[in-house]
Amino acid sequence: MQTAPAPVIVAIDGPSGTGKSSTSRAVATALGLSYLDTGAQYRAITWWMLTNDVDVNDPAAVAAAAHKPAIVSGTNPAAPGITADGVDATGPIRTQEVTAAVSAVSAVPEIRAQLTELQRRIAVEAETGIVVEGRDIGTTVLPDADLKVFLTASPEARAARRSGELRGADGAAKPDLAGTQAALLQRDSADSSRTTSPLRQAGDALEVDTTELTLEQVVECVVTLIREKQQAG
Ligand SMILES: Nc1ncnc2c1ncn2[C@@H]1O[C@H](COP(=O)(O)OP(=O)(O)O)[C@@H](O)[C@H]1O
Ligand SMILES: Nc1ccn([C@@H]2O[C@H](COP(=O)(O)OP(=O)(O)O)[C@@H](O)[C@H]2O)c(=O)n1
Repeated sequence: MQTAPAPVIVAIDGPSGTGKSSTSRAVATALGLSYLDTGAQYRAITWWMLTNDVDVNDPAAVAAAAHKPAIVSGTNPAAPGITADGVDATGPIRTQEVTAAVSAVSAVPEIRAQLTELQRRIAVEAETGIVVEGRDIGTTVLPDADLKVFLTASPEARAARRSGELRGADGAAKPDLAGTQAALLQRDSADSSRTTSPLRQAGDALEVDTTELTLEQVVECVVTLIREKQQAG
């Protein structure tokens, strides 16, 4: 009788615009795994704080409210929605207002403790395995992950990718590339310099520079790495 393969845990980290979400979703879909976007969770808690008039620049106020909203993440890579206190936050978490506030909220230790616990619980419950993406998955959340990948790309490539997303559907609103790049680097800097669980490559993570790669090439690379690990283990 054939036994089911052990669940595989994959950690994908890196700065903004390196392709974490797109790669993780495609890899999870290709291998029949669950998917968790931890950035969406930090965004959802930030959105809840903004909506409920918590001063996001006051770490004590953020810490005091950390346990209040119930965050529920979808783990289907085809449609990973998210709710905060039962309200669908999937769309609102992508606004500029949330993007500008999320680094301050995510630097608060009580917020990180709350979400790290939730992320570990979700990972343990994934039957076939899970691809978890974020900033501190390989270093803090899942240090025993079967595979850790750290995605990078040049600031120019990352800003161009983000600007492409921000462009209006009619293509009329021209994105400010320099402004997008500056905001992105500022967020990287805040995420990398915080005291608790900063954005950092784990010592045993494999770095993949996606600057010159297509999304398909990155996905193929990660799928191959996972299959190699599964065959070896
Ligand atoms: N290797 C790649 N080449 C070109 N565009 C990419 C690549 N990887 C991702 N993208 C695009 O860049 C944008 C940002 O990707 P995303 O996966 O959201 O990055 P992250 O989660 O790291 O912020 C998306 O529009 C995505 O389609
Ligand atoms: N594991 C994680 C994931 C995200 N974050 C925070 O959440 C923010 C938003 O993450 P994201 O993955 O949605 O950001 P993008 O790179 O997609 O723009 C980051 O800038 C970090 O401040 C974090 O601190 N730790």
